[in-house]
Amino acid sequence: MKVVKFELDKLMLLDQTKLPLVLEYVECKDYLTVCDAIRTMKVRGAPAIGVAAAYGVVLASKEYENLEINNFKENLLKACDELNQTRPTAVNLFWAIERMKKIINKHTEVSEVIQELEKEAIFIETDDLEMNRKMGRHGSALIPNNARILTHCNAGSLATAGYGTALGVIRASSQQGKVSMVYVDETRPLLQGARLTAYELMEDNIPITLICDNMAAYCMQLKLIDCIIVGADRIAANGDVANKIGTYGLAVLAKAHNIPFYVAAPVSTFDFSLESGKEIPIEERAADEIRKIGDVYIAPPTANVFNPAFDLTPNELITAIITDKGVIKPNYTQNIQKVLGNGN
Ligand SMILES: CSC[C@H]1O[C@H](OP(=O)(O)O)[C@H](O)[C@@H]1O
Repeated sequence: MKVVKFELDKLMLLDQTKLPLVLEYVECKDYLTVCDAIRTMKVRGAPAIGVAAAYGVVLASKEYENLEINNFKENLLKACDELNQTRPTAVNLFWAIERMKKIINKHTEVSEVIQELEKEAIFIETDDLEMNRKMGRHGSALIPNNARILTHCNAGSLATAGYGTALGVIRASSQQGKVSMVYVDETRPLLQGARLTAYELMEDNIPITLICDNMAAYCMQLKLIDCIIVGADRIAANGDVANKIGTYGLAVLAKAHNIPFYVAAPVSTFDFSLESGKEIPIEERAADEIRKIGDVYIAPPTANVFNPAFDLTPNELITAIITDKGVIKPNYTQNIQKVLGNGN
């Protein structure tokens, strides 16, 4: 299923808050609707957010196409800034917007800017899918035969332009007949694992076992897990990884149980400006996301809440980082540079 469908004057976004029971698209005719879709997680997942934001800029360019060039650019750059403010952690958002801003600043004709923005957004989408397939090939080499793999949150087709990052490695490994079971963390509080990953993998006839997040440790103790693979929202130059809340705990458990812990991410997820993960902003989300499941309160409506959407896994807990350019192993500061350069 496609997360993003760009159709000339509108962007259709698969509303992921309604999955897995309802398959419905949100029609975005302007960039503010795209901003809302990102903030409310109708579209989510680091690469998918970047793709949606890029098309949001294209929609904005068409909204302003009758303005003279200076006004056109001023309004367009304001739309870029508003898209940048939707969510703070996934660097793919800022990476995509930066590429669009370069185009806005480079060209001097309104029609030329619009044409080049549309080409760039399409490139960002198609390139992400291609990177995911390459990542799948590189990562599957690490996966043993009859592998029982644990994954967290959703780093699949629903988080990207297709095929997925962590789930791309699982898909490629499954196509090679190497996956005997995927243990899927439900991933509280928004249940991306239960609602999205379980749905995606079952659609592909990949065997899954859904577990609560608090069961992962016991599964490892029972020796049910051969390796763990997750996605990422931002990776610093030293290999520290920001990913869905709960990832750090899995990495600590993996170390304690001597289980390989892999992170899969395209080059657009790396933030080469950050020496370490300490500076990665961790998004905090609304309290009711924890107090409620759907529309039902499962906690006192006025209970205090701490709701960080991500956590930080230090590089020393990561066995390897799987990218579209190849597999990166420690020393990460040195080897990220060697494999990816500075990301250009
Ligand atoms: C392909 S990386 C997806 C990444 O994004 C998810 O976060 P969210 O659902 O809040 O956008 C999660 O951290 C995944 O690993």
